[in-house]
Amino acid sequence: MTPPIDLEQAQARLLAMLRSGPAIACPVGEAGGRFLAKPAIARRNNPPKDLSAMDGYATIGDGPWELVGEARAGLPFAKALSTGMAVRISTGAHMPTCADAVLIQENARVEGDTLFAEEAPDPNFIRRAGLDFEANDVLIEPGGPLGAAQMALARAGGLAKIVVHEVPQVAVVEVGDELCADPSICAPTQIPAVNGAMLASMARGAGADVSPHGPVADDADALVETLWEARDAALIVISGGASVGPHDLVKPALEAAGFTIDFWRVAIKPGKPLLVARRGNTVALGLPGNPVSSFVTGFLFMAPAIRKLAGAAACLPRAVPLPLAAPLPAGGKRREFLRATWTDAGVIAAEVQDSSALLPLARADVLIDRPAGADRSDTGAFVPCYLLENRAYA
Ligand SMILES: Nc1nc2c(c(=O)[nH]1)N[C@H]1C(S)=C(S)[C@@H](COP(=O)(O)OP(=O)(O)OC[C@H]3O[C@@H](n4cnc5c(N)ncnc54)[C@H](O)[C@@H]3O)O[C@H]1N2
Ligand code: MOO
Repeated sequence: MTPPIDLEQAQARLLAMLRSGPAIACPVGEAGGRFLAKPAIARRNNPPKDLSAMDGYATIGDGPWELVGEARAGLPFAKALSTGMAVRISTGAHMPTCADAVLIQENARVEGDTLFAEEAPDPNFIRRAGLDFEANDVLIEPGGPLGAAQMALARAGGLAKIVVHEVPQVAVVEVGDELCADPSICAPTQIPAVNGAMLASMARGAGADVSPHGPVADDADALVETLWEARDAALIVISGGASVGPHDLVKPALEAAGFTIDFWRVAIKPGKPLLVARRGNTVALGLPGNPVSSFVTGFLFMAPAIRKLAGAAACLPRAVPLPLAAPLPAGGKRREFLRATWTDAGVIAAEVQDSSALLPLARADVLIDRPAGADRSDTGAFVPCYLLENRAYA
């Protein structure tokens, strides 16, 4: 048996096997979660003209001024201002020609048609044309994501459509005789199937169109049949049966279905028996069946693989250093990804780190990346952490 390979090496090998899908033009509002295949290039300046940043009065020179009209967003004041003139102006309205400052209405006093300033009008309340970007600027690079802010940016740039990669088709297969599809009617010899739903959700979050399969019995023929059903997927994710037991059939079934194993086993805990295989343009990713092992390898391998297929420039998760709110014992023989909560005082590793334990996983905010053979770490020491979904909220 060859020794497990390093995490970074394994991730690089997997990503190198995958190509992003074809490019298609898509309405900006429907392209959320996708990645750009071509740069999004601005067709207009933003703002298009000098605009008022505040509600008040557009002025020229020193006051008092005579009020000669109004400029509203979408309805500019048509004439130029000359000395001694001002117009009522709304946030977002074009500055009238020759106006050089905005007097906010809180600092203004109006008597009849005459405007007086209690504090001087401020030129900084003019939002200059092109402040944000100019026509022909690259707004989003190829490989960049289209989230809510990028949708707003693209539309502000005058783009109704953008060119994105097609959504990758991903099959998620869970394997095990003991798995019951309906958790509410489990026989005593069964357990609820949890990994399929969990991985499908993670895969969708990473940008995939998911077809779920199984639970499939621990039977090589049944698994080969499922691999056939999933043949159109760019990535087939299989959870369970990746280890060395007599019923761990994923490796032989993949070989029987014409896949070639690229590597098996990675030096991480949980997640060691991870397996990667390929047949033509289809890549199979075998994840260990323990639910936490499936989650961690889903996070470290499946989601990056889907991002690569979806055309993302940044595929791998990024660790951030966070302080420990409680000490960590010395690291073990394998690099470990500890489930931990993130409090105001720092991160605290869960007491139970068993790869079947879902409660600490579901309560975890971060995974602490703990190197093999690490010395004991004291409270306050910074450790690399991967933020889990939705942890921007407190
Ligand atoms: N002799 C050895 N035994 C094991 C080794 C080893 O190196 N030598 N590795 C261990 C490690 S580490 C892991 S991780 C597991 C991975 O095993 P498999 O990928 O073959 O997974 P299974 O045996 O099918 O299942 C493991 C465990 O998880 C439960 N499970 C599986 N799928 C699901 C699912 N979809 N939903 C809920 N629970 C699931 C299953 O019932 C088992 O309890 O192997 C160790 N053994
Ligand atoms: O590697 Mo296993 O995934 O430790 O439980």
